[in-house]
Amino acid sequence: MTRLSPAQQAEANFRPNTPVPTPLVDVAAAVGLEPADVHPSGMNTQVTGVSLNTKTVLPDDLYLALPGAKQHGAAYGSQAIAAGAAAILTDPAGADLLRGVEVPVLSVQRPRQYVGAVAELIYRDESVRDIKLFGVTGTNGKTTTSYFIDAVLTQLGLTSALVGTIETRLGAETIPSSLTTPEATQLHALFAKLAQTGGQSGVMEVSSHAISYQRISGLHFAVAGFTNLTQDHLDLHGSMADYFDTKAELFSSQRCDTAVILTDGGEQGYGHKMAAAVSAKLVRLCTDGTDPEADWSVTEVTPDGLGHAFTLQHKDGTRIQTSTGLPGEFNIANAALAAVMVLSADLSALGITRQELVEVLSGGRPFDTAVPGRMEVITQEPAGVVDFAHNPDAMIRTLSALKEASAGKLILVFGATGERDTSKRAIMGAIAAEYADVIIVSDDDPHGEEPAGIRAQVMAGAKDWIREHDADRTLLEISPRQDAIKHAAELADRHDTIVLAGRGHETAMDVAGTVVPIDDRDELRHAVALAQKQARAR
Ligand SMILES: CC(=O)N[C@H]1[C@@H](OP(=O)(O)OP(=O)(O)OC[C@H]2O[C@@H](n3ccc(=O)[nH]c3=O)[C@H](O)[C@@H]2O)O[C@H](CO)[C@@H](O)[C@@H]1O[C@H](C)C(=O)N[C@@H](C)C(=O)N[C@H](CCC(=O)O)C(=O)O
Ligand SMILES: Nc1ncnc2c1ncn2[C@@H]1O[C@H](COP(=O)(O)OP(=O)(O)OP(=O)(O)O)[C@@H](O)[C@H]1O
Repeated sequence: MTRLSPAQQAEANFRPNTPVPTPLVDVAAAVGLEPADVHPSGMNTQVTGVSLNTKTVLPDDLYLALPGAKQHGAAYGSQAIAAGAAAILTDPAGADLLRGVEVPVLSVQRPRQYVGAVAELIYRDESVRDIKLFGVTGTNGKTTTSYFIDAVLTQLGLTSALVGTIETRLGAETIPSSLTTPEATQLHALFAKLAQTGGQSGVMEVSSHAISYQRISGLHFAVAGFTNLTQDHLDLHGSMADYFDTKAELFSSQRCDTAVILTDGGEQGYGHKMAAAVSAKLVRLCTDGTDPEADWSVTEVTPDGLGHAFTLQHKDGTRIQTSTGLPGEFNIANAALAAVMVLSADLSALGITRQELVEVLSGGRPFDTAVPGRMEVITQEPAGVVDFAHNPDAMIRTLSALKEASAGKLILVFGATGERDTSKRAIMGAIAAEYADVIIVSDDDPHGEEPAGIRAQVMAGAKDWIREHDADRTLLEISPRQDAIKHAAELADRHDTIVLAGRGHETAMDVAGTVVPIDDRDELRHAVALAQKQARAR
């Protein structure tokens, strides 16, 4: 047997243990074709898996050769066949490119619309329907809220899967993620495997890309939750209206049974608009006292360690006291959303009583769960924090929380990513200048763009703000990021707070197609230790 590449091995780990062969004629029927549309050579062909990327094709797979923004998947047909693909599904343009290949080729218009249905057919498992699936969407807070839900489900003793930006986890098996929401092919495989291994629940982040690219096609959520909507991903969506409409698709009754919407921000906020767009059963949650129609509200917020204790109050009078150990007021919202999402699911079929759930929420401290790279405290004196904030709203919330908590200066290292929403760069520069005392503009995943040009746009935003407000700030531009972090550590005294924003848990940066290893958490730890050693030596 040929050895699998690491990408193939990762794919194999999250496929059902016992694949069931599916006749190609059944696949043809699922995409609206007749048996006569299948070439005679394919009449006896069977497939046991499906992939839409040649790098993750496994032997006997169906390869979905989709037209893309950059290229046509059919151009990679020979790689798919070399990896063992038994058949290919594509569109007419792809079929032209694949003329003469040695495996049967099916052709339909717009094949992406069938990805979910085909994956569901190939990985079919009756018990998948019994899995309670939770989906979280919103600009910020998806990962944190998902980890919080996972912590509650795990404390309830459920076997659960977690899918998101950081990792895909199924029981003891974990692989790092390359996407926030994987492809529909991978999701259907994962949940079939979960069902086969006795899993009862799953929680996943649902990005707006995933909704646009139909990665959640064929999935149905018991409960879907909305955190917030602020500027991001305008490169994909073009406008906030399109971004909003895309997210709203998750809350239709076809997609979920219950939608829990965080309605913070008042009547003009996106939470209220989202609540109005819901066609599933609606549960409104408000943490800032601005929604008189809220089903659940957050009250009695008090500081508790680095985080907060608070009460969840239902309009029927039910009160549940809980807390989160993670800093930042936004983590109250994340914890409250996680709690209300689980409270809104009917877990009785899984043998879980309401009483057991309330006990976990009020006594189990599930929201103390550390989330990698989210307000992660790396050093003390100076306080060193790594946070994933990489858009304007997240930066405001993170920096304001840390400014309030810092006994000294707030020293920030950050950059903006290349080939993504360029309009947020100057805005992020201005926010940095507003909240931090020392602003070090550096690099963050430039991808194919010239890093100096990206930094210049961020610097311009920061300079404008400082000039307009005649503010006393130290503004520096330092690249590479490692040097910026070292300099931040050298500038800090023990009362100061250093925050590295934007990269969170990530361990490598894409610089013009080259993967450059860098982990902010390691860099900060070493930089602070080195600066302390140098200070002692002086
Ligand atoms: C912008 C975007 O989301 N693009 C997605 C889209 O790409 P595309 O249509 O442009 O595809 P393409 O690159 O032209 O390639 C065409 C086809 O050839 C296939 N191919 C290509 C090369 C190869 O060697 N083998 C191969 O099979 C590709 O899998 C694809 O099906 O469809 C591809 C699969 O069909 C996705 O892999 C790809 O995601 C790329 C990798 C990506 O980086 N997406 C990011 C932006 C994303 O989805 N991010 C969100 C989170 C965002 C956030 O909240 O921060 C996420 O959920 O991760
Ligand atoms: N509820 C929230 N509101 C605003 N900002 C938040 C919220 N929760 C977290 N943040 C900020 O956003 C950053 C990313 O948080 P998290 O990873 O939980 O969100 P996400 O939606 O998964 O982000 P992404 O889609 O970019 O991975 C955090 O590091 C923090 O700075």
